[in-house]
Amino acid sequence: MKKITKAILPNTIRQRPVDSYKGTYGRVVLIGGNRNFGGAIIMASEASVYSGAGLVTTITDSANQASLHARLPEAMVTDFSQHTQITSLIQSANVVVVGPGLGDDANSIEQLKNVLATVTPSQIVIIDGSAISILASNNWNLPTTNLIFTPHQMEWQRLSGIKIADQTETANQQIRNQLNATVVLKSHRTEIYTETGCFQNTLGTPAQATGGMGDTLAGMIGGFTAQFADTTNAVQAAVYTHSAIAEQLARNQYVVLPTQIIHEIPKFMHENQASN
Ligand SMILES: NC(=O)C1=CN([C@@H]2O[C@H](COP(=O)(O)OP(=O)(O)OC[C@H]3O[C@@H](n4cnc5c(N)ncnc54)[C@H](O)[C@@H]3O)[C@@H](O)[C@H]2O)[C@@H](O)CC1
Ligand SMILES: Nc1ncnc2c1ncn2[C@@H]1O[C@H](COP(=O)(O)OP(=O)(O)O)[C@@H](O)[C@H]1O
Ligand SMILES: [Mg+2]
Repeated sequence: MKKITKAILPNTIRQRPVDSYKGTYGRVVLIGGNRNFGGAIIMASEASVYSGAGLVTTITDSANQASLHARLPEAMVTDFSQHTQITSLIQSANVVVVGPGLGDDANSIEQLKNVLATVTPSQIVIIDGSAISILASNNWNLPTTNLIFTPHQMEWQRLSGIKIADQTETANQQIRNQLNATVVLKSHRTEIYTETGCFQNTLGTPAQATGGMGDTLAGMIGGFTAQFADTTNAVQAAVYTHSAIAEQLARNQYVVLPTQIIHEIPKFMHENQASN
């Protein structure tokens, strides 16, 4: 298993060309947040915007619309009832993030089904949280697209059938091969399984063990993969950045909040971009 080091940052985070514009940095569409889990999709959306995604649209329960707008005016919002608009938003995205706070009710299942039926091979689809658990209990065909799963160990147990105690590199890689996807297996030392091998995060702190931490990572992976052409590097850089900021904050804090990490992302990326 290869270790992810600081070198991933300048290898991935490029200086912005002077003649670039928002369209250069990708369209991210995020889908999630039922009436109870609005915070999850708000944190994921904020993480995408603060990671530098060019345009961010959030599809969520109407109950979350006002709070999302109030916290994050940079994001556009559509509610779950706008079926035609949702399909065209998914079609126009470079990256779709589905699952943070999505829940598992009938609407959640319909929203996920629509994503899977709509996406095309040129898109990147990040499947997180509830969307992983829904997939694990339904025997659906996966679409031909660039799939990135971001399970914690229990979500991976549900999806892969491998018990947490038996989640070895060989067993995980075997199921990854069947899924034909990138798998970001989150734990205190997150592992990233790709077509070319397995990479382990070298950072992370128990100060990160708080609700919304993974929702934030899903949004960051959305923002990074929307901007940086090498998807495997972009995923590794997002995972590393998430934990590196957390470690910095944890020097002076007992717990690190997801929203505190989010607000540090632009400065951290500035300090760690390639110096070309
Ligand atoms: N503010 C919010 O709106 C929040 C919404 N959330 C959403 O809530 C939904 C359910 O996700 P949850 O993960 O809470 O619930 P799950 O039921 O999917 O997973 C939690 C269960 O997994 C077990 N587990 C074992 N190993 C674990 C590991 N390494 N990390 C985490 N759990 C592990 C836990 O003990 C617990 O029983 C998701 O859609 C998620 O995005 C959560 O992110 C919490 C915050
Ligand atoms: N003890 C720990 N050390 C390092 N990272 C941790 C630790 N506990 C949790 N994390 C990180 O926090 C995130 C938790 O993700 P997840 O369980 O999906 O949270 P949520 O769904 O509540 O947002 C992952 O990125 C994981 O690596
Ligand atoms: Mg989660």
